[in-house]
Amino acid sequence: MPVVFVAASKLPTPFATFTMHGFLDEATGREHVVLSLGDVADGQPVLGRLHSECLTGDALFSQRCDCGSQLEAALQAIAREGRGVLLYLRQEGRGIGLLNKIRAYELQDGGADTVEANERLGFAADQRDYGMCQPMLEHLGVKSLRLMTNNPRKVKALTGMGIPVAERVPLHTGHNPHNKHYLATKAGKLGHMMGNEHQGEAGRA
Ligand SMILES: Nc1nc2c(ncn2[C@@H]2O[C@H](COP(=O)(O)OP(=O)(O)OP(=O)(O)O)[C@@H](O)[C@H]2O)c(=O)[nH]1
Ligand SMILES: [Zn+2]
Repeated sequence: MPVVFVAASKLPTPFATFTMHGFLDEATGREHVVLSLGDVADGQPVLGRLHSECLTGDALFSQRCDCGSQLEAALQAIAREGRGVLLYLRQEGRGIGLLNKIRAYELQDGGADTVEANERLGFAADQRDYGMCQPMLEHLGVKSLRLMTNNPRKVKALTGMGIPVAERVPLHTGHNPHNKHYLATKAGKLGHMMGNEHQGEAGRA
């Protein structure tokens, strides 16, 4: 897949000063970003997150989902360790785009759950593809990951691309009254692991 590295710069944040690596996915025209910290090319498993874009949760403080809180918790965990990668993947709305996500939210306001809303709009429940991660991780020299996620599909996708997941680190954070139903649907219909399956959480309750 033609994913090309374009440029890298420093990115100071409240948690750490990361290095920001910009990539262009020539197949889709999407611009992806990786934030890295420390030596991630030493061959040891790297603490990492594949974070799917959620403009509403990541930038607009939405409480309909847990994305903003997961993003912050993941960056904090990487900063605490002094080493890690966060891939910020531009596949908004599980791949259907921002405007279709708003359409889906409109249906959810009328009673549909997150999966039913996607299906009513003619989309699969989850249209994401993680193929762009392989060339980005290869560029950074990352050989294997300790992946912060509750989503077994991400573990499967990485393993399938030849990137071993040495450990899955749960990321349970950002629960609030507005996303209770949403999180329950993710666990019930999308296979997300929302229990305390593992010690060493990266997030806060
Ligand atoms: N179509 C659609 N997308 C949503 C909805 N809520 C959040 N998203 C998108 O879902 C993506 C985040 O996926 P999640 O299912 O919350 O979590 P995940 O990335 O699969 O799993 P974790 O690694 O455990 O966070 C982002 O791209 C959001 O924009 C929704 O109701 N409908
Ligand atoms: Zn979200």
